[in-house]
Amino acid sequence: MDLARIEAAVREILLAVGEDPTREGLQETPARVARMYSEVFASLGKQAEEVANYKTFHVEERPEMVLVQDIPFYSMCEHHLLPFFGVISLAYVPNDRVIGLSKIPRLVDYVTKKPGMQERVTTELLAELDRLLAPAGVAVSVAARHMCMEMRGVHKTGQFTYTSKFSGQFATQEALRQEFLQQVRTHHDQL
Ligand SMILES: Nc1nc2c(ncn2[C@@H]2O[C@H](COP(=O)(O)OP(=O)(O)OP(=O)(O)O)[C@@H](O)[C@H]2O)c(=O)[nH]1
Ligand SMILES: [Zn+2]
Repeated sequence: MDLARIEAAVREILLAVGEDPTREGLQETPARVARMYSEVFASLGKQAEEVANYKTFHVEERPEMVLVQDIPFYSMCEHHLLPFFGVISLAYVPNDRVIGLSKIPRLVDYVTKKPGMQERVTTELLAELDRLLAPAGVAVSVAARHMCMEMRGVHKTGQFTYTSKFSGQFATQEALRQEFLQQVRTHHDQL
């Protein structure tokens, strides 16, 4: 990432909105914003494997479903570069391999640390887990608030947008999909 270029661009924006980038409070702002972008867009242009080691383990006894619930995430919408954030629940039905549990939140970080859309976060998570683990099925549920719909534009505050996507047995077996959705919903009601 070209930090110097971001700094120059932020200085331009400050001037364009009528601010004085030389006043004390703003002097370090372009450099801070550049560091902020390098953090929140950390996975831009990278493959998942460049950010973490997605080790898998062979298992004899396979559980019917592995579900990690309500993983918090923060991302930036590609339309306005404003935050959208919320929780993601991700489940899979193993074949003969499982993935280290911490790798699931790491995968969430990977797909959310770039400009995006909630739908793409949902489908990319499903595709990445399918690719890394080749499981018998994957289920993804995303609940998010979009700042571009709250602090500007339509100004609808506190609303959640829900998206989900299913592959393999979650797509073909209604009972399994319902079990996932029921678990996610019950958990939400208890929060
Ligand atoms: N489907 C989808 N739309 C999103 C997401 N984040 C932002 N948007 C929408 O992207 C759209 C961009 O629409 P435009 O009409 O080009 O932009 P705009 O004039 O700023 O739109 P308003 O937000 O309606 O003021 C808006 O409807 C946003 O609500 C997302 O994750 N998924
Ligand atoms: Zn937006």
